[in-house]
Amino acid sequence: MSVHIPFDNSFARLPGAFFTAQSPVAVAEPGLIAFNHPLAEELGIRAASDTEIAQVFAGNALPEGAEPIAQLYAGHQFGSYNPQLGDGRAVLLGEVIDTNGLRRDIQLKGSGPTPYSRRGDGRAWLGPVLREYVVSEAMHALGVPTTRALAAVQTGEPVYRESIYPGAVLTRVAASHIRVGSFQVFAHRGQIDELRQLTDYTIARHAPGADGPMGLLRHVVAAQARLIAHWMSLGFIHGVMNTDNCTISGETIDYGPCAFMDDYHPGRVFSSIDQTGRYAYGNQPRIAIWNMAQFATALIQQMPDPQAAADEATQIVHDMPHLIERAWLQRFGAKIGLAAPSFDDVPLIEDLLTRMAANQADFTNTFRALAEGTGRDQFTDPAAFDAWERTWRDRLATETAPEDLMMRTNPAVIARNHRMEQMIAAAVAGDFAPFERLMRVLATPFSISAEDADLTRPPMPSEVVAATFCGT
Ligand SMILES: Nc1ncnc2c1ncn2[C@@H]1O[C@H](COP(=O)(O)OP(=O)(O)OP(=O)(O)O)[C@@H](O)[C@H]1O
Ligand SMILES: [Mg+2]
Repeated sequence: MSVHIPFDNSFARLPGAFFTAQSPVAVAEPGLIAFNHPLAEELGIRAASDTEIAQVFAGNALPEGAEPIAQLYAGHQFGSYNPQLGDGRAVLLGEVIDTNGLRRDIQLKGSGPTPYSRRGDGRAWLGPVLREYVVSEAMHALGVPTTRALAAVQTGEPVYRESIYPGAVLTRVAASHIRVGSFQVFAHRGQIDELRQLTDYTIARHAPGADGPMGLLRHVVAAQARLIAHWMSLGFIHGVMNTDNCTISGETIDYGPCAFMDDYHPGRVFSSIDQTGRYAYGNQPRIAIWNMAQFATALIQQMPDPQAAADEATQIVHDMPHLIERAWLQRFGAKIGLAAPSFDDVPLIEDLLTRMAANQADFTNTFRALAEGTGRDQFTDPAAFDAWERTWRDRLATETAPEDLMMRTNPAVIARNHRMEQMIAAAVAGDFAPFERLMRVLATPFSISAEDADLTRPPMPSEVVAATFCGT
């Protein structure tokens, strides 16, 4: 085998209650679509030919040292508790210690059925695999904590969804795949020993030095608060913020029906399955807090004095809105050129957002235009911008280099949903050029060349994507 992965597995050392040993199921005809060479290097992976890479990351050949497992978890999906989910179409090959000394999971997604598949086929099709590949790497380039994409491979097999599609497997790299739902499953079953073991393992891996379960809670609440504010500042809508899609590491995970907003509206929803708007753009902070409340509820089951623990956990979760507001203010302050925004600046930011919503102003392009002095062009009623701009310019007078700050924090280009749909349609027809192009342009989102400027354009009426299907 000439794909060498320096595995150093730890999760597979835990008791069997946490997972089931499960090999990936071989596919008919592995064909490499993409391999992330810089990430492979960071992970210490040595690979020879594309054929061998395709074999390994399709699940047809197991690299030495891999101990493939499907991880168990539960979760609240759209608010309702589902007692058993788990990796129904994924296997964790193992972990490596990367060149920065960080432990990273290497997981295949779409690698065949597992004991947790329920009625699913264990597979993924090309569209969602490419969406996750492009958006997760784009988020990384934007500086957002996220799982990464190491490889995408075609399977040569059909996948049956609303229609018949080409199958594919994504290789995902994560700080870990431990989710809020990983804790919930043991808390709900009353398996307190396992809950304790998982808590200890997670503290050692993600929050060394944290003082017990409540220390872990505090750590994760802070990480999720920063993450949500970062999403908000980019107009990112995750789309399926179930507790099983909420990581303990604070990385964004599961790019199913996600999308970046075009014209700003706080109620924007893309996911075809989010019928009530539970996971709308503007609800994301509230949902993150709700998810942390579920995490707290699971954690306190193991505490010797549950009442005292409940009081402490409540306090920690009640602090989260303030943490999000502070992180939000820092991010949105920077977006309008304020290096050290104070809460007195919140009305200025909110006034801009209100005017943007009333004017169907494009989220990404409006903020970028502030730095370039062309903000009013983004408004259907430019006078609405002019009125705001006067107050803003007054406030900017004391800032030293607001344009630089805005150019560094307001991306020129994001993974627009209509471009993603066009890219997927082309790939299904065998043309991967749009995928390659998006990958190249989104790798440096804070600059754009003239020949790629079409990628900054909002969708024309005929290109608007009304709903993004989860595509599982
Ligand atoms: N095609 C499928 N076959 C079997 N199980 C599936 C399939 N699609 C989704 N599932 C399972 O349904 C549950 C919820 O799916 P969800 O879309 O949140 O996760 P996912 O996209 O498969 O994976 P992840 O959260 O790891 O990115 C998970 O337990 C998942 O493994
Ligand atoms: Mg999921």
